Amino acid sequence: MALARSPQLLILTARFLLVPRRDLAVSGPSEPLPVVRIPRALQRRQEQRQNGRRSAPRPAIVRPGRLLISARRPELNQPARLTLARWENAPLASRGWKNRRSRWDHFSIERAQHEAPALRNLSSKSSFADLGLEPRVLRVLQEIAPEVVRPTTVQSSTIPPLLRGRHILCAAETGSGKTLSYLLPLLQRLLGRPSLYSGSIPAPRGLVLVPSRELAEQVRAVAQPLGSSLGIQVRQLWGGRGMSRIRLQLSKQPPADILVATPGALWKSLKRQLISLNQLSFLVLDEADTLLDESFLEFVDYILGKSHIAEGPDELKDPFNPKAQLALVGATFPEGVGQLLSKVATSDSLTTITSSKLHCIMPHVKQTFMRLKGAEKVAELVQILKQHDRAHRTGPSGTVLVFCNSSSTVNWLGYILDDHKIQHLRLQGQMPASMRAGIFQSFQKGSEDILLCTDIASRGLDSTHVELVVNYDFPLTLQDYIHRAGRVGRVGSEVPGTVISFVTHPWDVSLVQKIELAARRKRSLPGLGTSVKETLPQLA
Ligand SMILES: Nc1ncnc2c1ncn2[C@@H]1O[C@H](COP(=O)(O)OP(=O)(O)OP(=O)(O)O)[C@@H](O)[C@H]1O
Repeated sequence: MALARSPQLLILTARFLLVPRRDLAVSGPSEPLPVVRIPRALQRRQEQRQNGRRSAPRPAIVRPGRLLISARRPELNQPARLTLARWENAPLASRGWKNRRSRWDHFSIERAQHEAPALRNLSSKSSFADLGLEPRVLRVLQEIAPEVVRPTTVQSSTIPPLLRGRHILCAAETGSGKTLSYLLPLLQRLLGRPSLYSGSIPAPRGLVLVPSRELAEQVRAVAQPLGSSLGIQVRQLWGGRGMSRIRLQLSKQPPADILVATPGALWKSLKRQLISLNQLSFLVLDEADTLLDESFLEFVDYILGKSHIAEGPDELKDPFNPKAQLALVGATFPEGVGQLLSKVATSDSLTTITSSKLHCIMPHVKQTFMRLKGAEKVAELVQILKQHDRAHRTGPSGTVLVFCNSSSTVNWLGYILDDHKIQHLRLQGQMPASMRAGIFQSFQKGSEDILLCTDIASRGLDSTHVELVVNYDFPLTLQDYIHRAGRVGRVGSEVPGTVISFVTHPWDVSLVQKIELAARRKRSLPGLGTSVKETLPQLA
């Protein structure tokens, strides 16, 4: 065997072995040996095998100290103090996960800090009063939301320019307090200008557009108590139950000063002239990237066309000719949003604000990735939920969100959980509107511990007691991953958050590898660029 170490010797060995015995016996020394050609690929494989044998097995690197990545194979761990440079090729824990043999492999991105990055500002000296809010708005905020004492980073950066009448594009991580950052300036703006309107159809002065009914309900629930203490009426408008329901919502008295609406319902109302946007002085697009994507773009385009957007802060001053100030907020923004915006606002009237943690892996949430076969997911989920249930019985614990990619999976999985006597709620887009109404609110109030849902629950919905997000189906895009994971670890969260993702398909693996690489490099996720001009103060 020692003879076969190099390709030349290999050829000789092969020549010797492949020559028939009979020929060897009769052939004299003058006769040439028969030539056996060994394919180059076989030679190369042999070389590789020998090189592999020669190199010593890699020692397991078990370094002391906190870890950023902890993998099943400890040699792939990455200590928290180490950051991979942009050009460095990382030994990924998810490498080879497209191969079926990698099943049951797993790794975690560990929690690097306990508090949400947006909370760091809370320890600073700045207060809501410093941001330019009026004493009556501050008083109401204190009465209605006593837990909101100091502004978060995004609130500190967004409120002052909004109060100065600038259009805003605000991109900041999930759960960082974006809702109050536009609601407080909106309330203050309406306080400063009483309605001069005397028309027959409702004409709200403030409009908040959101992509789902659940989010409309949530934003209304935050705005209404603040508004009613200031004499401002907040109403919601969403569809799904026919025109008669829309008419009923619009006919409520007194009419809305601020309307929180979904695009489809508002579009229908505008087409039928049940509502007018002539008096609009503040327009918010919450979860703006969803509102500007193809499914809503036609409605939103129409609504923007009907709203008279001001060219700049000067145009906002005339009470007899109301023009609207524009605020777009979201936790993810696609490339090209700036071009879209240029249709409605000039670039010098727009302030773009983005957080330094935008599109980054949340450093305060543990994120585990498990490579499983499709058929193994149910058993794993049931085990996780039972474990959670046991923990819940023995002590205080939070709630669980389980995300699936389709409504049918939510229903199917629901029946399986029923069989295992695991109590839960279900929320998916194909439910009749009457069934869907109120489900997320009852989950928020804690009537059930587990919510099985599709991505309709991933955008903007706030629950401070969600402790665990399970991606039963891996999300189809990195944006969806960010939004789903953003249901835990929110400002004001009562429990530390964890995300567990089941990884099954090769396309899931491609996304996981991007997430792992971004985590190891401590950089933002790739392909989610934004037209950033001004960044929030860099956090230490
Ligand atoms: N200044 C503050 N101090 C303490 N808690 C706050 C403050 N501002 C907001 N919160 C709380 O933080 C939580 C998240 O806020 P909010 O829903 O506005 O986040 P968001 O940035 O809009 O999230 P998403 O991107 O998911 O829509 C809410 O429960 C809210 O009450």
